[in-house]
Amino acid sequence: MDRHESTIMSVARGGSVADDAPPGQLIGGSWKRCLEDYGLDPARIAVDVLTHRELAEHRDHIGEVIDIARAEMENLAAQIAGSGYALLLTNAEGVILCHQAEAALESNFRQAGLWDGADWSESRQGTNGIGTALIERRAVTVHCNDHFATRHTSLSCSAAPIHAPAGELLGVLDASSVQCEDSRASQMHTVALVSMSARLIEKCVFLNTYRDETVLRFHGRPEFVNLVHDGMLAVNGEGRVVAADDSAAMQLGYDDRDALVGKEISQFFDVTPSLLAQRVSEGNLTVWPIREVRRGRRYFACVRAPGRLTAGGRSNAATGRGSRLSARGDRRETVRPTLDDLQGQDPRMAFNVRCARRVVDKGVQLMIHGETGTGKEAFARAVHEAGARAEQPFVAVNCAAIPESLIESELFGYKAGAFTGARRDGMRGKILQSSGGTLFLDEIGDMPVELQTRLLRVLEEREVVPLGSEVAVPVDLNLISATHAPLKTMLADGRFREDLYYRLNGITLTLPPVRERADRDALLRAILADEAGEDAVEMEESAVGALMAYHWPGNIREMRNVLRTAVALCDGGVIRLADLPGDISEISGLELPASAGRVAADDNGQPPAAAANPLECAERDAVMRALQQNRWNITNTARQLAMSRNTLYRKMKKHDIALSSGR
Ligand SMILES: Nc1ncnc2c1ncn2[C@@H]1O[C@H](COP(=O)(O)OP(=O)(O)OP(=O)(O)O)[C@@H](O)[C@H]1O
Repeated sequence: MDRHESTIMSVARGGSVADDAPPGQLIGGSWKRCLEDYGLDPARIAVDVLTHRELAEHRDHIGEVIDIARAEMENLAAQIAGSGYALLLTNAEGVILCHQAEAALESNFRQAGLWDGADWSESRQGTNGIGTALIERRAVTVHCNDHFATRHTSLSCSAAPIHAPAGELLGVLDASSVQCEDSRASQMHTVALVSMSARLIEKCVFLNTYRDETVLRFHGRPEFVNLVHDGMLAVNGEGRVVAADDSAAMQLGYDDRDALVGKEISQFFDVTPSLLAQRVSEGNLTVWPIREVRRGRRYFACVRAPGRLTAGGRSNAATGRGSRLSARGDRRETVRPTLDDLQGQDPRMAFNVRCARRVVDKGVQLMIHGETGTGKEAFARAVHEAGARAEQPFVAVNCAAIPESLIESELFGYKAGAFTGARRDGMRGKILQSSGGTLFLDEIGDMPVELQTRLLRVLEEREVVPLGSEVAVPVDLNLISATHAPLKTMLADGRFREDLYYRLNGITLTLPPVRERADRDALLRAILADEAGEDAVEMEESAVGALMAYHWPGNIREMRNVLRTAVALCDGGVIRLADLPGDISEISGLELPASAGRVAADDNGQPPAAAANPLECAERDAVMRALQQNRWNITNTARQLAMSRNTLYRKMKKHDIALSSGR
């Protein structure tokens, strides 16, 4: 354990720190969360990067906020030019949506993982400016050794949250440097600048959101009206406040902006709707004195007329900046894999695909079994697309990801006003949304028993009764279910209904985990090619060896994430051992034969001609090495390689390794 790690352990356990000044409460509290709540290890943190498609979705979701923020980031970047800082905008989940960095420093930031699409939530990256500001909901500085992950201790980050007009978090604006040259004290200026920019973005978002209303902007001093600290009230045509910002609430002496919303403007100021209309007609820069009703204080105000846009709002979207980005994002968008793609060169997958083709469109209920990340949803979707329902919706529901209390309404839908908090117009529910297409119920073992009864009824009667309704709606249901749990053992203790089990289980197909797939090398190449897109990316032998020897508990999903991150972070188009997460790079030192070359991503998944297959060689070496280390004890070797004894025997046979050779 290095010094940084032991400091973290000691502080999190409430102990003292040898020579260093102890971190503040904020950092200490975050370290504790990282260890106890997220189960992170400071030495084993890897940067996760989203696909271009996922990133485009996140960007779409935040809408014009990104354009507004970009305009302000350009201003701020001009102020801090030459300081070595990059500016980053994230969404409320901590995913970096866009950045501004000097061209000369771009590759440093990329290598540090400070890049579009990277997930900097605290639960993934440990204590850091972005993630910790999101959790604390306030501006923070996380300087060098304040970071939880050892790999991030050369970063210095100052971040401030950005809130939507109704108060929810929109994201974070962050200024980061990849070198800890500046002192912690100098970060006070950085965090102040970033906070100011975050406030300006909030102001523009407010003005843009309420562009169809009159906005009254006020402050106790006339020179502050129309600037970052003024209060803003959006007022509708009848003179009612429809939104207020924090500064408005604070200046008027309320703790909460909600206390202002829905009230008439005349309750707060000596202002009537007709006076507002008159001020609008005078032009929005006229500042005039107004009197507050409750305490009689004097303020100064001006109005922003309805229908005006702010700089950086929709006007920027119209410049095409957004479309250029999404065009780049679309570049690598992966086409959904077909059954043929998923089959690869693995005999078990080939069997699965053959069976699936036989039952598709025959009304046989398909159940897919497999460890997490083995591609169950991808397989279900490919089956759907291979059948007659391909043009109809494929609706996926993960029963484990929805709180138990919501599964019922999610699946069966509800009538208007069925329960407190229900949407006013009701909801159709996923079963009805999938009618005519396919409903994919993932982790069906997590479905509460009472809902299993309702699901069975839907399957038998082919109709759904939404919550709060008495009218049954017919449904053309085609169900594919999936589970990683052994449902049979759940039958025995009553956690899964036997009748439903047999109803769903027309045929069960089991997807093999990556460590047992015979085509692991081809899979690695295909995913690398997919993630690299048009870029030529190679992998060093040591990295190939480590990837082949790794046991991939997270299966294809983990493989994809690791390669995606490595592609994003690698320098000069070559993935090295250091670009891989600690768990994997530790499995280094594999001696590959001289014939083993690099793996390149420009071969569309095919091994380079005329070269011995390096991944196969690496696998053979890994097996040999483990056997030697375990003195040819099969049980211990299989355990070290995280595979079953049968798999180990199979691999030995495949690589022509006889047990007698070591004895
Ligand atoms: N044969 C394949 N080749 C390349 N990528 C694949 C393949 N199969 C699945 N994937 C990718 O692996 C990831 C995980 O797949 P998927 O979500 O289908 O797994 P899952 O078994 O349903 O996971 P979970 O058990 O967590 O629900 C996805 O990004 C998917 O696109």
